[in-house]
Amino acid sequence: MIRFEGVRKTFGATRALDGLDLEVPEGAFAVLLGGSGAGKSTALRTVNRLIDPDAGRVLLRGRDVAQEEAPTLRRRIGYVIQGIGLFPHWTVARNIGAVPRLLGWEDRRIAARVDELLALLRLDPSAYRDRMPAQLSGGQAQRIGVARALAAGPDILLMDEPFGALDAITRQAMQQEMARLHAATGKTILLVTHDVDEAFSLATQLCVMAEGRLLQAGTPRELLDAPADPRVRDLLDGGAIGMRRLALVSAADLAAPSAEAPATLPRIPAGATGREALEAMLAARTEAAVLVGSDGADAGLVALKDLLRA
Ligand SMILES: Nc1ncnc2c1ncn2[C@@H]1O[C@H](COP(=O)(O)OP(=O)(O)OP(=O)(O)O)[C@@H](O)[C@H]1O
Repeated sequence: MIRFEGVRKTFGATRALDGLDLEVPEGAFAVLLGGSGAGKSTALRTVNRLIDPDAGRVLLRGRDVAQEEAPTLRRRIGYVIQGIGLFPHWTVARNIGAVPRLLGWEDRRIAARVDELLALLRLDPSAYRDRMPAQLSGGQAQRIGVARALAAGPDILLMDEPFGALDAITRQAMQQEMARLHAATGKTILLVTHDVDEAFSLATQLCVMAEGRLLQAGTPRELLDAPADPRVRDLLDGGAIGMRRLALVSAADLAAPSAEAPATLPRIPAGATGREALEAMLAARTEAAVLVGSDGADAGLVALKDLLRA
């Protein structure tokens, strides 16, 4: 649904994009990952025409974005950036309703949409709709930024280092929120980050860039198992390739039935990843952990040796 075809962009002597070819399927959570200066932000901005390429084209659902007026195009594309840029003198409701207002929606419809989005982002509408941006925490402000980007029901969501300014805990909470939101809305999302862990926790399609080009795109697991370029391997590894792989497998897939699991073993939710199982074993200094279903019953036993063959 988003297709980059030989996209080039030069700023002075800097070649930011050097023939980018990439296809992001409808409904994907695509993450552009790469070092500083790889061209990630530039690529993102060619989609909503904040930047026009020197050569090549960007297609949205088969249509060249250059054929559409930039303001019209941008109303169909949500855009979330680091530090969000909420209007400081506008209430939360007015910030979220900015694009619907531009589109001429009726006040009642805008108000209903604002409340719907606040609830979707798990913020109580009655407590938050009339607040000013200065009265929000960083994580709440970022949620409002996401709500604003979704307000007019865009076809796609572009996110440029959206959680870069948040502390580690809020950042992780926002990542979980985005994964949930993606599953709930089915929107196509294109997110830029240079944080490998963030990329792994969010991407259905991981796209690794360097020097203005795509090095490889695929599921996180595909890139870990078969990196197409030493730079992909170096970027993903960081000495933790085994741990990353474990974070992508379900502990339940490695588990055996637990007839009589000793009470001394740590107990973890049946939906835990292999990495979470390993962390529980390390914390408890045991060589196995018991999976527990939502009904509280034992759902299997996962052993350290099983994790090692994952
Ligand atoms: N408006 C601009 N004017 C001049 N140079 C630019 C401009 N925008 C980007 N560049 C240059 O183009 C290259 C790619 O920049 P881009 O921001 O796309 O990289 P990035 O992968 O997003 O990096 P980062 O992770 O550091 O944000 C960099 O060398 C950058 O300095």
